[in-house]
Amino acid sequence: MAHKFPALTADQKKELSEIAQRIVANGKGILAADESVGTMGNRLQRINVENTEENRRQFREILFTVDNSVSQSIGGVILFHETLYQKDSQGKLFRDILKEKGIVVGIKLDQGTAPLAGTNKETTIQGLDGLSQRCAQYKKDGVDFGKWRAVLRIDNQCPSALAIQENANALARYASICQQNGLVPIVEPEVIPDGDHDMEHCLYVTEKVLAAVYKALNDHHVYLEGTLLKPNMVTAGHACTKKYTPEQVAMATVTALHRTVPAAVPGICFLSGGMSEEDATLNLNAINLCPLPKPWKLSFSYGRALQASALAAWGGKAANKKATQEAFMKRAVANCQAAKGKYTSTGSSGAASTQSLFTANYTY
Ligand SMILES: O=P(O)(O)OC[C@@]1(O)O[C@H](CO)[C@@H](O)[C@@H]1O
Repeated sequence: MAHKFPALTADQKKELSEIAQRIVANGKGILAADESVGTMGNRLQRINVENTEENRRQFREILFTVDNSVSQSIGGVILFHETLYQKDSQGKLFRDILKEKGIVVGIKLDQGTAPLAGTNKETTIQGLDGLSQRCAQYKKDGVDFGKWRAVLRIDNQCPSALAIQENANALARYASICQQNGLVPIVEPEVIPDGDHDMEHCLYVTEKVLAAVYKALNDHHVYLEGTLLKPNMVTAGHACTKKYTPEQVAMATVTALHRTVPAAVPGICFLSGGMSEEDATLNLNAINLCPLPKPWKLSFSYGRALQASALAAWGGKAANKKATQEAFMKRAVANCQAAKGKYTSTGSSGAASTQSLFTANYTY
């Protein structure tokens, strides 16, 4: 029996659960600044900035050197490998800047999708080979959590049972390897919003996916108290003509979670998945006000919905540093309020914050 061969010692468990709780304490969430070089290229293209290492570094320097009070809203930052080893203009490593603010440093660990032959263009995620060695090195380099994103699509025959099983198993294997190396795994099974399906269909699929993920995590002896979940919110497909209120999205989302995610999981940090900044905040707020039982912290791990206004304010110009930091801080504070169910829209959000950030067939 497994209990005779414990996966983790009591000290390892304590460390993992403390890291996970720190990240989501008091309404804090995560800044997902882990865009790969290609994904960052898409973001920079929108503001006519060339995708060079220096431009990526400059934008991230502006984000990470924001006022220390950001640590009241942001508990963790996910970095891409390149960024973990980059420095600010004074020669200080980004990871040290973040740690001095009391922010936990995380790393993207998956290495992109690979096709599942015999399916309707479905994928699995690569990166398990050598993962333990990479995790061990990252831990030495100051990283305390990891992220692995699996992609599930709603379409004709999708997601298939094979795609659900394969991705759930890869997520569980990744989570187990992370924990063995002292990293809290963020488990991200994203049901992407491409398609014209309604919200009820997304609810059905999200439940199936989450149920498979938690079965696989249990099979792999993953210590749930030392994990965080990063799911999609339950929404209609981007091309669906029917529109839903934040309260309807919240009810469907918490219903899916309530049916599938054990109470031992300390925090659920949603991805923004192409929603506008403002919609991502309003939906998170409604989720936290939803009258169903919510035994976990319900917070954010946004990429686009924390950076769109900031990128637009920056426009590649150092002179716009202050405006960029203000735009970023505004979203960070708004999402922290939403994670406590205390956000009220001022109605004065800039144009960038209400713009849809959806990209069809988005490859990451
Ligand atoms: O959906 P969002 O909130 O923009 O980003 C969610 C996310 O998982 O997807 C991106 C691509 O992998 C990552 O940069 C980020 O962590």
